[in-house]
Amino acid sequence: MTETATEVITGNGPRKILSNSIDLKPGDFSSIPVLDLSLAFSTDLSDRKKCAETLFDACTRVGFFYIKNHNVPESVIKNCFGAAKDFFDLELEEKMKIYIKDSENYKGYTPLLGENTDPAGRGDLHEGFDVGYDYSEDGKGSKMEGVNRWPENLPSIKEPVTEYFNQMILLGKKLFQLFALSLDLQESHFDSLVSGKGGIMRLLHYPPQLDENLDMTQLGIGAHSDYECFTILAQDEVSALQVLNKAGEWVAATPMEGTFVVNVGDSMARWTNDLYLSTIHRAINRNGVRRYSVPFFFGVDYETTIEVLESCVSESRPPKYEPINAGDYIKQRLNETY
Ligand SMILES: O=C(O)CCC(=O)C(=O)O
Ligand SMILES: [Fe+2]
Repeated sequence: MTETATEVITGNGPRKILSNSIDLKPGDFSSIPVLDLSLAFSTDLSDRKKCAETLFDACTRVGFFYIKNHNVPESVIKNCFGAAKDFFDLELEEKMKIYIKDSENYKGYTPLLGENTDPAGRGDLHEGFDVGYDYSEDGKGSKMEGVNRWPENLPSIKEPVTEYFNQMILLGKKLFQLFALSLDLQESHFDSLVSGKGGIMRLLHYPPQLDENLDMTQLGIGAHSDYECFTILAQDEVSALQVLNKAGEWVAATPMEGTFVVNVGDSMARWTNDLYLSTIHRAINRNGVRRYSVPFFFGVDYETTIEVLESCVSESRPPKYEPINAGDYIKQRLNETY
């Protein structure tokens, strides 16, 4: 991918667009771009802006991208996957002691078929474990407040999961700065809105689906878009994630060593008036082995009003969305899924 930028006049005013993507339309992709985050960690603002330009291209055209050189230690990721395996190996009865529906605000365990992401589906063939910001440390004050719930017979998972959660908050804050730069905003534009309380982390386990006549209404995770601003996904080496392009083709987001997959969520689509694509995706594990993944849904603090950014509005592109409270929006979307 060339990094020479050129400026074009869009409905939203002048914009830098990578020369190799100028003729491409939203959703017109057959592969998922890879962003090198080393530029984003440069002390030189012009390097960070260069990285933001590649992010702009990825978000307007695909809505998905891989990130490499993300600075999250390999050991933290490995230990978190170890925790996921240990947790899902527990007896169902143990896991059901922290059943998500018995919790305040979606913390704990979701059994197989306990969730239905695609309204046309009959439930998702994965089990999950949800963790949020730990409100036991500084009390109440959020629409999603509620303490995390840990399996009483597996205390060893708390540390690696919490460590991964904390690393994701650091990375998520960095990405928010890159999103701001990519939208021609001050790099710090979102800083005061992203304390880290607006994050939901999930451990996921997809058992293999090898039946010849696959029931398309019961996939690992049915076709959906994510709710928060963006998702940072760690995958193991088992391929299952697919991303829908404008031609209606599913493009594989094959696991790539040393990377996370990042995708734009519906909240960011609202901020950007759909300039950034919250792209539909699904996962099907046809590999004959168990698959584990760890999505981290990162968003603004739940008291924030999400409203279309001025820079994403013009006469020909009026605001598509009413302002909305971030917490109400996320809760409504979660209520529809469970
Ligand atoms: O496990 C994956 O690859 C994708 C998970 C996902 O899309 C989600 O949890 O929203
Ligand atoms: Fe998703």
